[in-house]
Amino acid sequence: MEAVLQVRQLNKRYRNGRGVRNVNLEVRRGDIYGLCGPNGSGKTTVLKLATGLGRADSGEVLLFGDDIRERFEPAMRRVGCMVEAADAYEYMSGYDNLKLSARLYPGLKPSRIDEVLELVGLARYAREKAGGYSLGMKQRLALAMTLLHDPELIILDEPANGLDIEGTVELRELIVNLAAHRGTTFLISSHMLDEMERLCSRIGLMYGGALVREGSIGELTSGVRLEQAYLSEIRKAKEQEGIRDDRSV
Ligand SMILES: Nc1ncnc2c1ncn2[C@@H]1O[C@H](COP(=O)(O)OP(=O)(O)OP(=O)(O)O)[C@@H](O)[C@H]1O
Repeated sequence: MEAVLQVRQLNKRYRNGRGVRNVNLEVRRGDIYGLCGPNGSGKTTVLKLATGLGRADSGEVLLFGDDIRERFEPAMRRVGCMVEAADAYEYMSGYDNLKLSARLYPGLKPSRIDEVLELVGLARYAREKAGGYSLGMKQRLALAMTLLHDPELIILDEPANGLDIEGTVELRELIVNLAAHRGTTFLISSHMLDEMERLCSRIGLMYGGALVREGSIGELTSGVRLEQAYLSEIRKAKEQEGIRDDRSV
C-alpha cells in the first residue's frame, strides 16, 4: 500500500530538554493510524512537525512522497488538520464559520458546506451560534472545517478529548464511514487505548518522546488488550534505558 505519510529519524528538542527523538513512522493509504501514548509522550509534537506547525531539528517528513520542506503547499492541500486548530468564532453560526473557512479553498462549491454539515451531523444546528454549541458539537464543527476540501489524509490531535460516550461513538462512526466510503486515511493521536483499539487498523506507541513500537492492531495485540501490549512495551523501553521499575506492569 502507498505510503501517505513517512516520518524518518525525526528529532525535536525544546529548550527545556524535552521533545521527541528518532521517530520513524509510516501511514499508508487507507490506514486509520492511532498514535498512542500518555500525556507528554510526544504525540502532538510529532503531529505538529508532520504538518509544518513546528520545525524539526533533524529528520524528514514526506507527505505523498514529497519532502514537506520542498513541496509544502501542494502536499498540505491534500491534508485536513485538527492540530491546535483555531477555535470557531462563537458569535457566528456554524454555517458562517464554515463559510469563512471555505474562503481558504478557492473554487469550493457552496454546496460543500451543507455536505460537510450533514456528514458531521450538524445540519440541524447550522444556523445557531457556535457559542451555544456543546463541546461535542464544537468538535464536530472543527472536524467539518477539516473536511471542507475533501482531504485524502486527515490528522486529528486527541479528537475525542472532552467528548461524552455518545459523542465518542459518533466520532468513531464518522471516521470509520469516511475511511470505508471515501477511502480517507487518518492519523489520530490519543491517550485512550481502548478507543484506539476499537477504531484503528495500525498503531504507533509513544513513550518518553520515542516511538517504541509500530504495527497493525493484530501484530501488537495478538491475544492481549492494547493496554497490556503498551505496558509491556514501556517495560522493555525502560529496561533498555536501564531504568529500574519495580511496578509489575
Ligand atoms: N512548546 C513547548 N515548549 C517546551 N516543551 C514542550 C513544548 N511542547 C511540548 N513540550 C514538551 O515536550 C514533551 C512532549 O509533549 P507533547 O505535547 O508532544 O506530548 P503529547 O503526547 O501530545 O501530550 P499531551 O497529550 O499532553 O498533549 C512534553 O514533555 C512537553 O512538556
